[in-house]
Amino acid sequence: MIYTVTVNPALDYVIQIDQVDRGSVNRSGDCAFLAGGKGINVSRILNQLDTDNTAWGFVGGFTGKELVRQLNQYHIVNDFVKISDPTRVNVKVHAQEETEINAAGPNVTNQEITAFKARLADLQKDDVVVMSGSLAPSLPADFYKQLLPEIKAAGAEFVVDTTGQALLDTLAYQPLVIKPNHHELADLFQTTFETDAEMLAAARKLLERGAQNVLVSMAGQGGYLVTKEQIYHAKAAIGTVVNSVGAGDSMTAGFVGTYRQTGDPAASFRMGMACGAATAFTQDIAVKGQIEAVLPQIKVEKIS
Ligand SMILES: Nc1ncnc2c1ncn2[C@@H]1O[C@H](COP(=O)(O)OP(=O)(O)OP(=O)(O)O)[C@@H](O)[C@H]1O
Ligand SMILES: O=P(O)(O)OC[C@@]1(O)O[C@H](CO)[C@@H](O)[C@@H]1O
Repeated sequence: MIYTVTVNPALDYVIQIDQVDRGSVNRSGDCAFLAGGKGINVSRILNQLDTDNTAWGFVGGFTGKELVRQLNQYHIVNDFVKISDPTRVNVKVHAQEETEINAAGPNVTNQEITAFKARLADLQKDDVVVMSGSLAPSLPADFYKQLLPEIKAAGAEFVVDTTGQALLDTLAYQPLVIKPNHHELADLFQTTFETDAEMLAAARKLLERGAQNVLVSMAGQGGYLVTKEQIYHAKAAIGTVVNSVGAGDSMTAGFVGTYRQTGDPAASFRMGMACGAATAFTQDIAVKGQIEAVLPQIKVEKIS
């Protein structure tokens, strides 16, 4: 089983508008409340790939009810801890450019945290736990790291989609995959890359520090997968970018879902690239037909 963890999910309020005049009353076009949060996006893609998964996290209030309603509609199995504060609403303004305002999130009590940690007792060998997204403000900064010993003790694998020191702190526990984009990878080493070779050398250092696989995403410029045995490269799919929100989550989901089913890093990388692009080319998170339409474009080449 794959468990996705979204401790700070959101209803994404997506507003279409031609133009935003700051300081004035603006009138929008179409608007929609979409179940969001990085782990939930991972679950949505896993479902499209027919990969069993359960969404964990915290939900509360009228916004949390709507979020769970949508997940049930998508047939996403979910087992959230109910909290008394309402789930946040993140505002995504799609005008000439994309502007996002992500709310801080609800207060989560110690009792609610304890109820969440009890979920880990369900973990079994070979399960995968994918933890993604920001922490609600009342959670400790090392919340994800606190969960790792129990996950590993159960014989399960994990992925933490985070950046900076929080990401480095997970490496000793041997994450199944980490997925920094090329800017985040450079930031980890407080540098900028002049060449792809420098970037790949940095990715290899993360393998040495414990990561099992390093996916380096570069949006429209393609991506690399660095494993202990090989380096793979793929060009990005060609298409019109409609909404890049969730492209990274989709890539993680495509990789993890396929890896869990096949254990094949190159096939998993290819599916990750396809899922990321399919989401970038659509208004919402991609569905199966859109992923299948992009997949033939993705050619994975072994470069060493
Ligand atoms: N313009 C694009 N054209 C083709 N594919 C894209 C494009 N943007 C994103 N993708 C796909 O999505 C994957 C993830 O995108 P990106 O590198 O932007 O990750 P990210 O920074 O984690 O994304 P985000 O935070 O926006 O969700 C890319 O590796 C690629 O497969
Ligand atoms: O505030 P966080 O947790 O970092 O990111 C939350 C979020 O921007 O991530 C998803 C896209 O990746 C959206 O569905 C959601 O609103």
